[in-house]
Amino acid sequence: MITTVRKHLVDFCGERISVEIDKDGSKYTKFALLSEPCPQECAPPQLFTRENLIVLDSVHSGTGRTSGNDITVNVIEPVLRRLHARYQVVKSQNSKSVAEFGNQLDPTQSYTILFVSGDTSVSEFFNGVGAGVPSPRSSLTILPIAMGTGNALANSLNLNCPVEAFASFLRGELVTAEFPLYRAILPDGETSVVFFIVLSLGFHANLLHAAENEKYKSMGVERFQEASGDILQNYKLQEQITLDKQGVAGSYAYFALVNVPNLEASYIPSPQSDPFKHELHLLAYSSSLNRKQLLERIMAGYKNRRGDELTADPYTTYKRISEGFEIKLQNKQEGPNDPAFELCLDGQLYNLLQYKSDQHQEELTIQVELIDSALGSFDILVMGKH
Ligand SMILES: Nc1ncnc2c1ncn2[C@@H]1O[C@H](COP(=O)(O)OP(=O)(O)OP(=O)(O)O)[C@@H](O)[C@H]1O
Repeated sequence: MITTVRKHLVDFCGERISVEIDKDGSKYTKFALLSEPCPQECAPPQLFTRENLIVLDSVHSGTGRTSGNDITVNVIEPVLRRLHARYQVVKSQNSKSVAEFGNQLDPTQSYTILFVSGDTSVSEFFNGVGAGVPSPRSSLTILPIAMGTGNALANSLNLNCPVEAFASFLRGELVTAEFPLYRAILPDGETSVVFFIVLSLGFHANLLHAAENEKYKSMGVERFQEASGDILQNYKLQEQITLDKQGVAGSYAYFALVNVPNLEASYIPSPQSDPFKHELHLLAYSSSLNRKQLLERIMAGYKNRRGDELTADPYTTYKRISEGFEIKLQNKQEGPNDPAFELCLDGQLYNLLQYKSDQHQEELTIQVELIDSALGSFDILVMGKH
């Protein structure tokens, strides 16, 4: 069923500009600009300026763009033009475009980038930003405009609605803060991945891998519900994990290190997480739980509110971590693509069996580092609402 809402965007030169939004379930189907005379006297027109303002549209995010739901073409560009802003639009051409764009930035410049995308694109971008000497004057400021599937980052920054995020940006209502970043070094000792949402093994990683299957691709966020039934019925969910420094050791069905409270708009598995703080929360559920008990705990994330404490429970580990550490994985391999070795880093998917330093290695180690809010030559900043 399609629902329609109208959101006010900005007043300008005697005009009140709004957007009519149509949504079908979790999918946006239309963004249309509306203009009417301003009810009160409007503020005088101001030149909207930001250094190197770029709209980066990852056009395959969410369920992809149509002429109706192309927010860049239908809303962002016409409004920036009317505000006489200087900006550039970059539309992704292929699956490497976003990372390549990150790699081509001029290290002597600062940028503000509106990410019309989901989380994976932001992750690809950060991992694409080249090495370089930190420059005191170069910053990258990121604003997520939630057009992906889960949109964990945008939801955690209280930017659930793409039109409201753009409106708040135009009206100068957002806070800009240093962006906490983390690095995972895989067992081969060479592959290093920057992340800022979640590192997961077990159920969550398996779910993200399964949801990539072609049969689920055309669905929005609903595809995760479909795929989770398959995993709960058919997967072993016994991750043998030790974190020496944290005194954590056991067999876990679900194991996630999270920086953000929301993994989706209404799903808050880690309510104590704060995307502006440089700390991770370990959330893990024991393999001793039966599937019904496990599902109850996973689904409890839909009832949590930001700031809640999780109910103490011998089968749940919930711990704040604010220093680097090692994850040791001691699973016995069963088959060539054993899902017990599946890892998810902000929606990017790996099977650790392909990242061993030698084929006989039995214990696989992932090193996790908290890195400063800097990548290559840039200070990394994020815009959001507290
Ligand atoms: N033209 C294109 N052709 C092929 N792949 C593309 C193209 N444009 C973007 N992509 C890829 O599509 C993916 C979009 O991921 P993104 O995270 O933005 O959305 P999502 O997966 O729907 O959302 P979320 O990660 O929030 O669940 C990225 O991997 C990106 O590189």
